Amino acid sequence: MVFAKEDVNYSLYLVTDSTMLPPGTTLYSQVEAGLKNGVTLVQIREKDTETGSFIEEALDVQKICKKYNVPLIINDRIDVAMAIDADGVHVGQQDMPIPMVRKLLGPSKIIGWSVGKPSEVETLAKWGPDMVDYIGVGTLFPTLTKKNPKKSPMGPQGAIAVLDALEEYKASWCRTVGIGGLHPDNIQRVISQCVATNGKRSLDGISLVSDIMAAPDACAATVRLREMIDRTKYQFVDCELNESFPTAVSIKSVISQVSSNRPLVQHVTNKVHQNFGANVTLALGSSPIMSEIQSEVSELARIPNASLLLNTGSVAPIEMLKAAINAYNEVNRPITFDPVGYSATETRLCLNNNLLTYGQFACIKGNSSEILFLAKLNNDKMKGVDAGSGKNDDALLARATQIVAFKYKTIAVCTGEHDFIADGTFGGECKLSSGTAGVTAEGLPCVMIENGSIPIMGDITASGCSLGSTIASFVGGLDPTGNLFDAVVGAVLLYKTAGKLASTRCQGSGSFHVQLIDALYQLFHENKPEKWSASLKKFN
Ligand SMILES: Nc1ncnc2c1ncn2[C@@H]1O[C@H](COP(=O)(O)OP(=O)(O)O)[C@@H](O)[C@H]1O
Ligand SMILES: Cc1ncsc1CCOP(=O)(O)O
Ligand SMILES: [Mg+2]
Repeated sequence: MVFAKEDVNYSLYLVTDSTMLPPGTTLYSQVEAGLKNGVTLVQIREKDTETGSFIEEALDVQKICKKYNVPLIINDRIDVAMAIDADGVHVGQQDMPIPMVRKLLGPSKIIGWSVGKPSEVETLAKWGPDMVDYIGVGTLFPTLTKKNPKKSPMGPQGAIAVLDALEEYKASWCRTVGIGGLHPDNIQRVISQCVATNGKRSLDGISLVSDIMAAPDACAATVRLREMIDRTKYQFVDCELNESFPTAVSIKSVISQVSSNRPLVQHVTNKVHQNFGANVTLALGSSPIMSEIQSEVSELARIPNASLLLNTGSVAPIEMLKAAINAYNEVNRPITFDPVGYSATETRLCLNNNLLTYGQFACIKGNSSEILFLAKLNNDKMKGVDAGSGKNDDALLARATQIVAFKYKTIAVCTGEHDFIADGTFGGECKLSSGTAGVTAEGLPCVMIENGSIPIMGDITASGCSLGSTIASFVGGLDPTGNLFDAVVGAVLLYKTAGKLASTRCQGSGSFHVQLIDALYQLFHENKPEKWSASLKKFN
């Protein structure tokens, strides 16, 4: 049977592994359970099996695949693929060179190649459309399936770089499957985040091993995976993700929701910010808990209207930070991420990039240096945690905010004399292959908030961190019908207005802290956004 290459469905790609079969199951029962319930492509990968046994297994798996009209790909073993007339092979960078594989298999067979970096895409593009039909993009996340992996996991940002290379080198024929550590808790985030920068393509499929091969009930496991992959909405928070332009009325509604829901705001934050952040949270009718206790984070995340502020100013143990991300992502409760001093040291850069790869954030906020660096628009190391003194123009800052929002499919906030907020959530819409239908970062809703210069706001510590507390309170206090963009914009607008008010009342930076809390308290409880002094305008 020859499959027309354009008809191959890469969406749910099962790679076999007989070393993880649960009791009472066989390689064949697991493969058939997968095929019955939505697996669209099978790769038999048996690294430790003798050739004779491998051929027998491959012939039996082939019979099952033919029953379901699904192509069978052989991992690595070109000889076995030829011996049984399989539908194709998948080879790694260290295996037989692709041109030789193509020469042996002929033009009609499917050839897959493991690709981990853009330079390998450049190579396949040079070979042209007759060589590689699809690439396995990975290893995305740490995995036990691949023994002694040669490269560290690339994460969604690494996959985006590969997708960008396919666009850059015009390898439009080449399909892509994500591979490595993919599981129900990250599949939708991967489909949502792994989009080429030009918005024109996303991954064509998800490749899985253990979630089916090691499943006691492989049928149910496959049904669940199929449903997740076919879902075109990644609802990562319990609120509305639709793009809308905030108004005084919608912000007033946000504050009413926060006031009545009194969100629990868990702060994992730096020592400098702790006390001030707790008092800002209380001033906003919310309930702070400053906790880095790993064993309680799941319990806290399940409290109604729980919200997490993850501030890496002075760092909690990475295990605790990841446990917190998992806990809140698992129950669709919002996480506000503040990568303080993002590029100040290698340690911070590595830690923050690790966390950005590990979870989904409702909001990522930072000062101009942090956001410019995240957007790769400024590679200067930060000196400490404060924004650089250089004056950046609004257009550059707005673009950086949009790029961060797009890269992480989040609401991005860039603070400074002018604050910028961009909505990269696409309302949660995400699809295999089609990317964002060509919408790019520049096309994202973006607003600018200003209230004139308030230099004293930059003269106190934890002023940005406490904007994080404000955002976390607002997004945490939303009803399920509330709107995430309205909440973040409302928080930033309130905070800017309060800063201005406090600056007119204080005697210096010491009393400014106190006046800022007073102003936040008064403005929040008054809830008259139409009277606030800070202005809001669309930036695109
Ligand atoms: N010169 C300024 N004029 C007006 N607002 C400012 C100014 N500097 C900072 N802010 C405000 O102070 C808060 C902290 O911003 P920033 O200093 O950029 O963050 P960080 O404290 O994280 O470095 C934000 O709400 C921002 O809008
Ligand atoms: C001084 C300092 N050191 C580590 S975190 C921190 C506070 C940073 O607060 P902000 O980001 O609001 O300026
Ligand atoms: Mg900061």
